Amino acid sequence: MSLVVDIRHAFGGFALDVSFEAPAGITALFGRSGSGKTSVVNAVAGLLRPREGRIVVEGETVFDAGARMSLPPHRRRLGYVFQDARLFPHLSLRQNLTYGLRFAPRGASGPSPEEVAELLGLTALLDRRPGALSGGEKQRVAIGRALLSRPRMLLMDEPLAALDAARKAEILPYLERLRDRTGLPILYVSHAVPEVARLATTVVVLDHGKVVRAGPAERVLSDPDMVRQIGVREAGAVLPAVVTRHHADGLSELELSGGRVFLPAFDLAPGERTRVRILAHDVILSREAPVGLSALNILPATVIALREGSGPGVMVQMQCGEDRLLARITRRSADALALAPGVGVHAVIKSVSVARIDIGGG
Ligand SMILES: Nc1ncnc2c1ncn2[C@@H]1O[C@H](COP(=O)(O)OP(=O)(O)OP(=O)(O)O)[C@@H](O)[C@H]1O
Repeated sequence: MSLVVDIRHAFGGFALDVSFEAPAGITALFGRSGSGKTSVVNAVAGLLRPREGRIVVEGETVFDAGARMSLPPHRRRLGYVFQDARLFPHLSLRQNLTYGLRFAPRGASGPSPEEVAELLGLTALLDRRPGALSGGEKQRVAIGRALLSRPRMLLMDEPLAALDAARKAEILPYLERLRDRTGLPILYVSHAVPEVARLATTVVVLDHGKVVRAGPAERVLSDPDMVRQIGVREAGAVLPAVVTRHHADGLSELELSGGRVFLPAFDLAPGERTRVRILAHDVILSREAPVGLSALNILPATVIALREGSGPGVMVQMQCGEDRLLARITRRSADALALAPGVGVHAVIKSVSVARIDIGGG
């Protein structure tokens, strides 16, 4: 395990009681404002000393309340990226980046400043000062600086929260590259579902200081029991996919374990693996194989479970190949279709409803 957290703490009326294990990849700490995400990251960083528990990073115990042991932050070998980039305005990007090297332990190996600049698309900007950069570019420098301190793990607390939608979309592919190329474990705080769906390998959901669900991202995000945390409008399934073809009419074809789908053209090469998020409110269901319908994507599926909310909607979880799909339909439709666990359905997804941000890479 890259990280083991098992801590308890209290501030006034707020009790934090969090246990989880993070394997390699990006572990997203997801939850509403005030659920305790930053407190957990601060405990891992050594900025908050919990009343009880243990924290182990890459096999080394950095905190053990029972043994009265707590490594100071600079000895934990963690890179921290905040919401705001916190760059030195009077230094060039190259100098800002290499500043990170001062914190690298003697003899620690890792990528060179040039390799880090290449990874994060900063090579052409190295002689500039931060003042002339976009928010996304500044954040990439902050990530590069953290990487050059040769950490064992990166901690990122809402690193995209201060960016507008276009800058967010621009930086996501760099975070995917970081995840896929460096293998460095990352603890990533976010309350934004599209970001978590794109990046997370593992999702830990916090609510009122407690872990309510933890596991592989595809499983947690596609769980109808998570709708309360995720929100009905953001609820959806995340499915692994392989790019198969790009068609001349502006559509790209993806192979899912349960069939193929056509989506508006995107920029990944055939053969590339990615993931796609299909929102529950973009899926409609039919008992019969639909004919004469404009939708291009019709996937056979089997109902696993139905979850009713307080309104007129029902969340239907389905098995589709080896993956799970979610559909949000009305209770009236669910009754009319006599949906129940085990019933076979056809899930219909409009191609144009899947946004570019909901497809990995690019
Ligand atoms: N030093 C502190 N003293 C007192 N209360 C604190 C302290 N730090 C955090 N809290 C409280 O603990 C709770 C969890 O805060 P935390 O910042 O960890 O949540 P969060 O999920 O990161 O929220 P956000 O997304 O708004 O940053 C909140 O109720 C907060 O007010």
